[in-house]
Amino acid sequence: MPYDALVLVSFGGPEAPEDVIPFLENVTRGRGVPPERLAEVAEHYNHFGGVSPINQQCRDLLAAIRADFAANGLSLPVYWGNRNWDPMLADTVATMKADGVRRALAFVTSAYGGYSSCRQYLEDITKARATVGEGAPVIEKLRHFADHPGFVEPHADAVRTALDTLDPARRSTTRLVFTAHSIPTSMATTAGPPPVAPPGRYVAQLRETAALVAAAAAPDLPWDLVWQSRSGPPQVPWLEPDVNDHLAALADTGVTGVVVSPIGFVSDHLEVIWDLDNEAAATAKSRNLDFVRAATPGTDPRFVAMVRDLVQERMDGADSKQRLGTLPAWDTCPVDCCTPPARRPSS
Ligand SMILES: CC1=C(CCC(=O)O)c2cc3nc(cc4[nH]c(cc5[nH]c(cc1n2)c(C)c5CCC(=O)O)c(CCC(=O)O)c4C)C(CCC(=O)O)=C3C
Ligand SMILES: [Fe+2]
Repeated sequence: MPYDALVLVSFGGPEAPEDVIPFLENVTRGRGVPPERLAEVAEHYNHFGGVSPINQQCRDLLAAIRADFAANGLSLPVYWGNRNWDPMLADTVATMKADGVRRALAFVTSAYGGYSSCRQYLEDITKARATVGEGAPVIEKLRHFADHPGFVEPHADAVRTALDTLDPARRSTTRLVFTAHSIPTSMATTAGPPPVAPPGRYVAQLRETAALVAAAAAPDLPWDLVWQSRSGPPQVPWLEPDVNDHLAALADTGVTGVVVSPIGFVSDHLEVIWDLDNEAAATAKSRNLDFVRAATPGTDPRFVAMVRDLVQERMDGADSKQRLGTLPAWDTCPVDCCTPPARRPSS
């Protein structure tokens, strides 16, 4: 067997009030995020007692993956390490080395291409291996899963479930609103292997996934893809429209209700429960729009089985991949994929 472990790689989040500021410093080091924005985001975390739900969601996913592997005869140890908070990836890689792991696969909790969502995780892996040094296991990232049925179907079911809570008499004025994390437009247009075909891989994959989820969940309804959780200084252009502006604009055109589906994410972490369930819901309320937020995959058994499928696919060297979309796909990103933003330090 060429691979001897799987490592779940995620963003990480604080789990105590005193973690919040050091966590935010880890996230934003060298990224040019203004202090006002940081103070605002610290407030979002403090609203939940300084505890982000993301780490527990990773623990739950880890447990579900282990159970799924065991139930399907795949005997592969599963580790977990984060970019920004404990358990830090470098510590995990050190443990993997101590356990004798030689060649691992990485499942990253982000479905899409782009610098923040893909290449930065590759950099995290490279840095963690360098920290561990001699004897660190080789770690290969699994492919983008944006159009895998194990990702699309749970999202589609969640949209259907959410729609069912709205008044059927108002269906013809109901709209699907898909959201993903906004990124700087410069990061969007350099997402993918050069020469990057517009609009870049991040936006292209999100559009395709949105179309797949909409077609499966409610082909009769119009949909839009919009952006949430903008960060960075105001003079730097980021992807627009923001979900809040979009909801206000929809209300002005006679839309009466929205299902908001965060297809950019795999779990209901802070940017979902604050930026959508709190902020976007308040915007909708102020405009008299019915609002319901669709769930993310979390530990949906189909999503968990997808992880196994991605592992198996790579182990078998299979040509046939479970994919619902048609965008180009590959196992390993070219080294010049998704150019890092210029303002970032190279270390
Ligand atoms: C594309 C993308 C994803 C999706 C892919 C993926 O999942 O990786 C994502 C996920 C997440 N982002 C998260 C949290 C934060 N992101 C920030 C800042 C930023 N995100 C960016 C992009 C993305 N972010 C960018 C371009 C920045 C600007 C700074 C920089 O260039 O890096 C900041 C700084 C403060 C601020 O918001 O300004 C925080 C706290 C959490 C954890 C939530 C929790 O704790 O539950 C998660 C899952
Ligand atoms: Fe983020």
